Formats: sequence, structure tokens, C-alpha cells
Amino acid sequence: MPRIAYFGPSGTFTEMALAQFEKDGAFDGPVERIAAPSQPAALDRVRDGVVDAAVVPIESSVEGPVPPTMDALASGERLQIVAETELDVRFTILGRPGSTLGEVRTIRAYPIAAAQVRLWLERNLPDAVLESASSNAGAAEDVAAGLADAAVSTALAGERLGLSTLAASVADVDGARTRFVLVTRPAPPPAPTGADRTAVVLQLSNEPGSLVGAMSEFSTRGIDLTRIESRPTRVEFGTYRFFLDCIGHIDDTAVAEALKALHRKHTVRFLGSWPAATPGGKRPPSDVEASEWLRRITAGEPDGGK
Ligand SMILES: O=C(O)C(=O)C[C@]1(C(=O)O)C=C[C@@H](O)C=C1
Repeated sequence: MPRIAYFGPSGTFTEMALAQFEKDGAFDGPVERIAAPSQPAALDRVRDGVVDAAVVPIESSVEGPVPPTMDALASGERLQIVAETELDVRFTILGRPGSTLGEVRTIRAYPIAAAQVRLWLERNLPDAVLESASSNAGAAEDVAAGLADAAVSTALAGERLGLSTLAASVADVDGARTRFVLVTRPAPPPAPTGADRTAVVLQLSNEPGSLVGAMSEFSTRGIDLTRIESRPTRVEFGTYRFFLDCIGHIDDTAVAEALKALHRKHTVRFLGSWPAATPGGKRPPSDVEASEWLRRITAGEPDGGK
């Protein structure tokens, strides 16, 4: 049975994302779910071979990148993203049974969750002290242990721990979604579907124009970049890594050519090509017609007039 780590403890959105991958048939059969205390810990278990894969959150439509995931993918042994799924994110405010919202003096939240309910907290719990928790389900465990009065959490965590719902469907931004990825040790990427995403991390040489030059490897080939993030290298002040996502698969000639061109000049970490959960954006141009033209002219045949 495959062993799959996830950012836990049990009851996180990340566990729901793993359940979604299971439902979508990402694994051959049942899996053993293994909770990890953080995203880097989940990914290290993949590196150590303790688990076959890990599920981690990577991007929120409200808060953007999930930094611990990005940093853990950029350093250490290379891992590869093989699938993604997206979930609607609405939080449940949990308290101990019998408690009310009016009694809440301290509330715990995972920072990325807190940022998604800031306005709600200002309006509904203006005097409560906000404290940091290790995850959404970790916040609920803290309430169950008596460390805080309330948690910004999930309904699933509330059910598991027998807590009361003080407020349901809490979100500052309607339609908020988070994207989660399934990560394995390096392996041949899943076959192209025509609606794929490719991700790399670039370590650019510190020269004028190197970022523009890297971007132009994509733009001149008609490749649609869907995300650009920078994170400090943490080695030298003022040096950054760039995370780039584009539409297309490494089997698409345009994408492969762009990555080869980047590799010639910079350090490129390939994070994978995998099917996009919500197809969109412009596919890279096909290479079929141009290759056929090249074949004709090198075979001494008429060039087709184009
Ligand atoms: O999986 C969880 O429940 C988490 O605590 C993580 C996480 C995240 O890091 O984005 C997941 C979804 C929400 O966007 C808020 C928090």
C-alpha cells in the first residue's frame, strides 16, 4: 500500500486534498496516510524514502505562495511534482463544547489561514489575541488541549476532536482556493495531456539583464508564464531564486528548448510537468509544421513556399 505523507495533523485542508487525490485515482488503491508536522518534514520523508509521496499546499488564491513549501522544494535533494488539486477554502471557527464566540479571548491560527480571515476577525473578535498555530488542525488541537479559546480551522478537525463550531464558512474573499501538489522522488513526468503545467526554480547569475534574459527564453518561444515568485536564497543578502510556472509540458518542444537554453546559462531545478487542475492559458506553439519544413529543406524537397 503506498505510504503518503501530508501536512498534518489529521483534519487539515491538506489531508482533504490527499483524499481528493485518492478519489481522483492518483493511486492504484488505498493508501496509508501519514501526518507530518510541517511541509519540509513531509518532503524530507519523501527524500528519506520513508514514504512514497507527499501532499503539500503550494499556492493560495488569496495569499499567493506558501513559503515553507517553496523553500523546501528549492533546497535539499530535488523532488518532483506529479499532480495537483485545488480546494475551496472556507474556515470553521472552533471552540470547546459549550463555549460561545463572545467568550473568546485567544484564538489560534496558521499564519496563512489568519491572513485569509483578517477582516472577519477584526469585525467579530476585535479584542481576541491572535496566536500562531502549526497548521489549521494544529490550531484545533491547541483548543482541545486548553491552550487557546478558539481556532481558525476546518470542520473536519472539529469533528475529529469533538469541538463546537462557533462560526462556519468564514472567509474574507469569496471563492478563495488553495492549490496542493503531490510530490515524489524524481521520475519520468506523467504523459502530456494538452493542459499541463511545468515548474522550475532558477538560480540566476547576478548580472544586469539576467532576469529579463531568462524571461525572454519563454516569451520568444510563445510560452505562457503563469507564475513568477522570488524567494531569498538565504545564502547571501540580496540574492534570490525565481520560481517559474508555465503552461505546457517538458515533452513540448518549445518548453524543452526554453529549459535547455536556461540550463546553458543558469542553475535550473526542474520541479516537474503535470496535468493542470484548472486548464487555462495559452498552450505552447506546436513544433510539427516547422520540423516538417526543416525535414523538407534538408531532404532537398520543395520548401512548401512558406
Ligand atoms: O492544510 C492546511 O489545513 C493548512 O493549514 C495549510 C494551508 C496553507 O498552507 O495554505 C492550507 C489551506 C489554507 O489556504 C490555509 C492553510
